[in-house]
Amino acid sequence: MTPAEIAPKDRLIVALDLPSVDAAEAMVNRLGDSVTFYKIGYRLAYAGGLPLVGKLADQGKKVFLDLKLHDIGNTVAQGVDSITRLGATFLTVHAYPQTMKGAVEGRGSSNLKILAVTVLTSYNEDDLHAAGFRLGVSELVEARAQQAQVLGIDGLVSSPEEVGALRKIVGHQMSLVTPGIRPAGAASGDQKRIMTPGRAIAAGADYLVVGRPVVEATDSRAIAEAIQAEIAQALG
Ligand SMILES: O=C(O)c1cc(=O)[nH]c(=O)n1[C@@H]1O[C@H](COP(=O)(O)O)[C@@H](O)[C@H]1O
Repeated sequence: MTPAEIAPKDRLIVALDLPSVDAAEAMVNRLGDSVTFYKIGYRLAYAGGLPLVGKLADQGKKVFLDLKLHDIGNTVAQGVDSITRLGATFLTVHAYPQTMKGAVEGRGSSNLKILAVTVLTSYNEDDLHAAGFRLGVSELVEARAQQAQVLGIDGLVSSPEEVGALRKIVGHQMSLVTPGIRPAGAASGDQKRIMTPGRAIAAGADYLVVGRPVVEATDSRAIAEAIQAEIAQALG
């Protein structure tokens, strides 16, 4: 499927950043058939959530397993090989060359797609400098995208602010996945590089990852559907 063929509702990935499998399953039930794509990250994965990957896949949902792996290449390759059997669609690794190379090796010819996290959306220039980087946010995101492309990575995670530049670098061969999404008026929390759903799609993002604005809402389904409507409108 080319990015242009992805239906608007399938472009919303809801982050199940919830404390237990029971809470996550209750959220999935509440969202019902409105949401087709879920993300399982640290909080749920380390609270017994890994078997939920296969369970959701069996229900016809897609799962983005956000483990943000980063280790020596051999360990990453072996870990990713194990993960290929869980039933996830996407898996994140940090965008370091050895890590990305190991992930591509571990993925092999399986259906799992590897997403490289370029620069976290909670980072700005000051945070990068404090972490010892000399490059600014856009330079580092773009350098990592080029390396990811050469290494055979399937997609990139960045803020929507970088999507326009990334599309010029990687074309439509790689999926561009953007967290840091905030509907107008929503609290930004710890996110620093943010955009509304409509603007992120207009900038060229393929998928939007949204956590707190949906899972902490009184009516999660209504918020998810409003985001999907904004996505559809931006696609025209
Ligand atoms: O890899 C990610 O999904 C990710 C990368 C990034 O740069 N920023 C980022 O926020 N995320 C994840 O996206 C989700 C965003 O959640 P909210 O800020 O609650 O919408 C969280 O689960 C983060 O772990």
